[in-house]
Amino acid sequence: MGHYVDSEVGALRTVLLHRPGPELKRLTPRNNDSLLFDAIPWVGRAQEEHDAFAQALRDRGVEVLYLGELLAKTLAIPEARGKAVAGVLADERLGQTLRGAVESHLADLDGEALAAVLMAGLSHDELRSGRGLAYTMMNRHDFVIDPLPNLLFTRDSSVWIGGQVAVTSLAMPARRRETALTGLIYAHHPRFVGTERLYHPGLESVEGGDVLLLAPGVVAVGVGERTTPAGAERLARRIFEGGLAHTVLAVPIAQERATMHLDTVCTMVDVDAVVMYPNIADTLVAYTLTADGVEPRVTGPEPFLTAAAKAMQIDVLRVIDTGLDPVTAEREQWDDGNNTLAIAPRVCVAYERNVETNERLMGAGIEVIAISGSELGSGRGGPRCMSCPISREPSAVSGAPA
Ligand SMILES: NC(=[NH2+])NCCC[C@H](N)C(=O)O
Repeated sequence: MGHYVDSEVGALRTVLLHRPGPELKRLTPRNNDSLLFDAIPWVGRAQEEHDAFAQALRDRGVEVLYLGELLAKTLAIPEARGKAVAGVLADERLGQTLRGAVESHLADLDGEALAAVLMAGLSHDELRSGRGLAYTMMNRHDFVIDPLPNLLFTRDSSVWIGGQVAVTSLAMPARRRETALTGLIYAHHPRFVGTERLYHPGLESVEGGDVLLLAPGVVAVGVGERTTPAGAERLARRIFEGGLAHTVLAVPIAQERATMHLDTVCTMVDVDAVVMYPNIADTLVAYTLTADGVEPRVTGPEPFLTAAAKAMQIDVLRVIDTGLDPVTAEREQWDDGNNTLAIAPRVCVAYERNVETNERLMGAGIEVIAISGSELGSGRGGPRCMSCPISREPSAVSGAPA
């Protein structure tokens, strides 16, 4: 079906989203920190905001695929279903007796209902047939199958580079099971059968929010809270082996929540322009990895913008100057002001709340499609985090092999 992505800005054709659902209703003040949400979202409003986001994309001719729908269809395939159930049952916390109860509970569910449980989890009380010591001693507020509220951020659990998909290796325990679902979809859903795999869960940590396709042949990988140096190195090797790029830039970012992924501080809005958190624009550096025989060659560090421009074979990688004072910059960075989703060169989707950043983007000639995200943003993710591009128009500008 020709799924292919070689840049951040080529006209977006197909994107994978996840419409937030019952998994968000699992969030409470007791568990929101470990489930990586900063507040308790109003689910109905989050869905409205998300529907408006999806519609804004469709209005521009983008095909929107929903993870929940793909998963339900995938689970109608016996082999996929078997793997999904086996994955859940492998959780050692269950123990033998509870495992049996969970197994029979899942056996009664059709593809759609099973997909719903895999996404929203299964609470202690919902499993009426629960029994055994593990079940009896379990806190009633705990889950037999953990919910996955961060499925909303489809960017992180898979990323396409060229015609291959990297099913990532998520760093945070609360998110690890997400890739069991994306992995199954890409392996079994008729639309994706035969897709080559670039990366696998269980390898060194890599999350899609850290992966930026600066130009055809040039990939930047943030290294921080979610992607380790070892993960970036492994991904680079795979990319080189697959002939998918000639240069990978490893970009250290602060290991903290505000900057959990590279795309929280920098996203592309044109073939040669980024919007970047002003407070780090001058200090961001990169190590350059190039394909050189068996071992990738490592050079640097040097300023990120210099390394990127060199690799992209352009004079400068323009930073859209958001000219923000440090406090406004910090506030809007926290609210994903830098986390834009380009749907074509110079056209991006952004949260409307980041008024100043958006004004500066428009002043620089970027069309901003503003969406509301007061509830969606409570999980700390913007339009880029909430979208996994599966197909984009090949980019016209190319960073030719060095
Ligand atoms: N690509 C991104 N920046 N994703 C944001 C993910 C947010 C999510 N709550 C997490 O902490 O993992």
